[in-house]
Amino acid sequence: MEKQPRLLSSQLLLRNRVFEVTLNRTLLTWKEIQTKKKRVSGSMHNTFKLGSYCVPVSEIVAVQEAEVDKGTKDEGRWQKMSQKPIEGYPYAFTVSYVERERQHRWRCHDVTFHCSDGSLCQQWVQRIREQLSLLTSRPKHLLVYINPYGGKQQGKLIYEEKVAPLFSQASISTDVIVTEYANHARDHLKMDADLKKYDGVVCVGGDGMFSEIIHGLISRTQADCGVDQNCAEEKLVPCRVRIGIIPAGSTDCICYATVGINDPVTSALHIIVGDSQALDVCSVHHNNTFLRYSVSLLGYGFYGDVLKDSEKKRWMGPARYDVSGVKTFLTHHYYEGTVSFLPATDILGTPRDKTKCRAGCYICQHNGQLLSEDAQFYRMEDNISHSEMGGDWRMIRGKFLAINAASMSCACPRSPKGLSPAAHLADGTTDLILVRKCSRINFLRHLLRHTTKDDQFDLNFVEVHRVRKFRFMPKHCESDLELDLREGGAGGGKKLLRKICRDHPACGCTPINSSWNCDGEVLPHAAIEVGVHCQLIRLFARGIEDQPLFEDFCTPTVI
Ligand SMILES: CCCCCCCCCCCCC/C=C/[C@@H](O)[C@H](COP(=O)(O)O)NC(=O)CCCCC
Ligand SMILES: Nc1ncnc2c1ncn2[C@@H]1O[C@H](COP(=O)(O)OP(=O)(O)O)[C@@H](O)[C@H]1O
Ligand SMILES: [Ca+2]
Repeated sequence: MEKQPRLLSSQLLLRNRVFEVTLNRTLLTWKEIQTKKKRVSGSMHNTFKLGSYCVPVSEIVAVQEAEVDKGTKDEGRWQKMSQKPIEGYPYAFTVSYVERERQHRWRCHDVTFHCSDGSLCQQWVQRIREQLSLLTSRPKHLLVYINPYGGKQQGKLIYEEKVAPLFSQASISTDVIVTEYANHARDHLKMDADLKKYDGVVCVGGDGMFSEIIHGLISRTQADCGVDQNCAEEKLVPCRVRIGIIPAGSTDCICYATVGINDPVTSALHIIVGDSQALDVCSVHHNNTFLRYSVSLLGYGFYGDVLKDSEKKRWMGPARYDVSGVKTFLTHHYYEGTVSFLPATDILGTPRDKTKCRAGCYICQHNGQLLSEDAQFYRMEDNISHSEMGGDWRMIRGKFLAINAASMSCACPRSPKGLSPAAHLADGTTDLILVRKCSRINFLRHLLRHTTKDDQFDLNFVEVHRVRKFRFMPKHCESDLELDLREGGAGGGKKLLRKICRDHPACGCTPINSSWNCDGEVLPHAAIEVGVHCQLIRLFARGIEDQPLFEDFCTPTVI
């Protein structure tokens, strides 16, 4: 077979101007070589900037031959097609590529190059397609789950109108399942889906829907590998299949904190270009029984109560959180208990850092690497558990308005910097934030600082620790015992419950315990044990990109 030269370079016409267009392994560039405008035919766009432009091949979505209005002499009539003809350049091809806009928004833009002969045009299309086929991280076949009831109930519409056309343009084939009930997606992934067929799973919905997807995928992976999820000390096996999030929920924090915006088109483009971002996952156990996984917020007290109250107001859509937020704030409940945690001592970064986790984060790479080296060491030194080797537990007893574990920043439109602005997506830790009982006005100051530049941790009733594991034990364990008895049916249950009620008479006006908000799902147990599993899953995302000044980053990049 004849070997193709690495570089393809031709003089092509773009908006009536001549450009030297070049394709190498990584870049498509076009440089104007004739600036004098030459109106040949068709409309003239004078707004296009002069100069040189380039697009990385990795950000090309698709290329196709463009159809040009052709006067067919034989038939003596004009066929209406998409591009206006240009004299001497009757052939054209269109390259669709990612263009960056403000606030991390991506859009798909087209540039059409006109050629003087058909075989040159075909050669360009073929060569760009060949380059795209070498990008092995791009998905070809995806399994899509749509929650039609999430957020403003627009999931199906968002997918059909904004996402499906882009997937088909990028030659991605899909199997789409519109869920019919809660946990439909989780159970399908866990038991039925033929995962070998897919390069990824796409979740159209909010954080709760994403939670379903990760539960299905992680449980399936552990079952396939014979790992017992009930054992809190087990090392979990990372999932092969990447997950894409098309935001169509109420908070969409996981999408916002990993992409920088909750915008369906931006997320679809991150999926198409085959981005990959590892994510830490917390496992939550209670009495050696697995309860749930969490990737963003595990919140007891304020956020647990907001969520529980908001579930009764689902009909309000995303506004339910504002109503329940105000109500919960005014109720001002505090909860007593003991928090124990294992600080992450051997790592780079602290929760009070000014630098944030961004695309290609060095801290995530460094700490992730450190943990995998540790894991190898502990495997050699078998019989020694990580907790026995890994440092000292600390214990804090008190009255708390909120206990939050943020495994990522938890940035979202309500709080663009998030609950823990310096938390990392993939460093194997979670930021444990303890908000002690304080006055309403002080708690409001703390909450409001989530929305301003002021530091929400710089208050004497707030502390934050970067941890690998933590436990919470409420002062009163009645509700948990009730749950255990109901679920486990332990013998002598009634007698035990009578004793608890005698020992801790509830006055009936204040709940003794809160519940946990676990990525937007209510977890009724109060006593939990949490461990972070470093980089257990992967998303079609790249982390939030550092944003240069707007003028400088309109792609195609001006060079
Ligand atoms: C009085 C001023 C209050 C300002 C408070 C601002 C703080 C907001 C921080 C929000 C962090 C949200 C963390 C993410 C939680 C989601 O997982 C969860 C479910 O999302 P979804 O499935 O998409 O509905 N959302 C919430 O728990 C909402 C919390 C809202 C609290 C006001
Ligand atoms: N077809 C369905 N009917 C009812 N509930 C569903 C369905 N599909 C998913 N769910 C559940 O809806 C809940 C909320 O979904 P989510 O997409 O996160 O929306 P929101 O962000 O508005 O909470 C999740 O707990 C999920 O399990
Ligand atoms: Ca983390």
